[in-house]
Amino acid sequence: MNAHRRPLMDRTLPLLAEGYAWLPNRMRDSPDSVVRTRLLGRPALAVRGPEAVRFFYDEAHVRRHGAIPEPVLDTLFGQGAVHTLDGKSHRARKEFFLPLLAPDGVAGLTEHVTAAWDDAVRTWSERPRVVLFDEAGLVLTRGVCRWAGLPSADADAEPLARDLIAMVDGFATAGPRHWRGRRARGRQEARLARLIEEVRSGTVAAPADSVLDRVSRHGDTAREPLDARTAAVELLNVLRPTAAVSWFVAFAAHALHRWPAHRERLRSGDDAFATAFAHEVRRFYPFAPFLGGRTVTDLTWHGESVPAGGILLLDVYGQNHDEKLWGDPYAFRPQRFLDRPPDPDELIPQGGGDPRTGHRCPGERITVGLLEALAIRLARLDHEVPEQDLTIPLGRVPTRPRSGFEITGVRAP
Ligand code: HEM
Repeated sequence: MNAHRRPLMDRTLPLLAEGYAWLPNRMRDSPDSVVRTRLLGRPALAVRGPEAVRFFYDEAHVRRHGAIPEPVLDTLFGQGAVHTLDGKSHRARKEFFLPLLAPDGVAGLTEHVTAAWDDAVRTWSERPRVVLFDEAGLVLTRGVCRWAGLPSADADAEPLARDLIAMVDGFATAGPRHWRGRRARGRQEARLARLIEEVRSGTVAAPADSVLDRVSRHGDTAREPLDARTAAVELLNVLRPTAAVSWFVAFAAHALHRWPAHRERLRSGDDAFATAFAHEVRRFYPFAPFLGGRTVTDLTWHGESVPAGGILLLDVYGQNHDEKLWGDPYAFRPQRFLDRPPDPDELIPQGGGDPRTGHRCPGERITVGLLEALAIRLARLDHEVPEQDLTIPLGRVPTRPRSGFEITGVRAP
């Protein structure tokens, strides 16, 4: 019997142990970048490469409803979130997120976040040491809350930032981090659902066309407003991933520390280089390991099959480090994106395909815009990096430098 045809052991436990390396380890023996496996008790097929991205994002192949495990919904995305919808209902919900793709959306948010960063830096200089990951989470939360039109944005920022980070940090583990993430989500969904009801009843005013105003009015396919809890879930789907850019800020600091030569070009305010640097941080450092959906029909990819009702996985981390696509993929080289802008189905840290019609992240431009602005500020920040544990464990999802990236001796500009 061909080894690939034998009944497959379920790979859920190795996945939890190996983290980011789980799929790439298995892909290594597959010249066609396809792996048959089992996950969550179902047959699964994992694919990678730009062609595979188009295969994965074809709605005739994959649906998202019922694809995301409950523990991930109860921490990361929220029950009933846009991530779980298909077809017409997905597109109706996605309309709420599409203004995020517009250049003025990016610029407005970036201005709020950089103002919050500049304020924060003045306080860092009064402290003996600062954990950059935590501080970036707070700065991003302050900025996004002000921009989204939330009342008492500044007063609520600290506990909210902690909760938003906990929701992301706890989605892929069964331990205490997971329970912290669930409690954080429960708390914030309830609080924001109350706020949305107050906006609807007129007790609280939301600035016209702000995210808070739009989510309070947004309707589904029948044009009925979302129930307040679902509206809170989608409001959190703007706030939470914006706070999560703190993972990339910590990685950007790590990159500048390891490869200080990039600092000069960023410090000079070279915009094209800042964009290339932001793309390389998103490609090089691990964040989303893979994406998955339920197969609508029997599917075959490069000779390997998965039946209807199985799982199709897109190997995100593996694709972003695929030698065939990147050449020397484990070298951190922003210049690769100066030579040519990224092909949207090759560079997929935030999903592939078209964000308007498919599930690709609608916050990708925002993420790049924030990273460009904050990487320049980081490069200009007068500080020291003390001795600390900067390892980035690949078995932890999501991972980050173990120390959170501590800095000392910050001198305010
Ligand atoms: C830390 C940076 C970010 C990362 C790594 C990231 C990553 C991703 C990934 C991998 C997906 C799934 C794509 C798919 O299912 O095919 C996604 C979807 C999504 N992201 Fe992001 N994202 C980030 C920032 C943002 C920001 C800043 C926002 C909004 C302000 C945002 C909002 C969303 C939403 C609403 C979806 C669901 C889209 C859908 O299902 O149609 N993300 N993101």
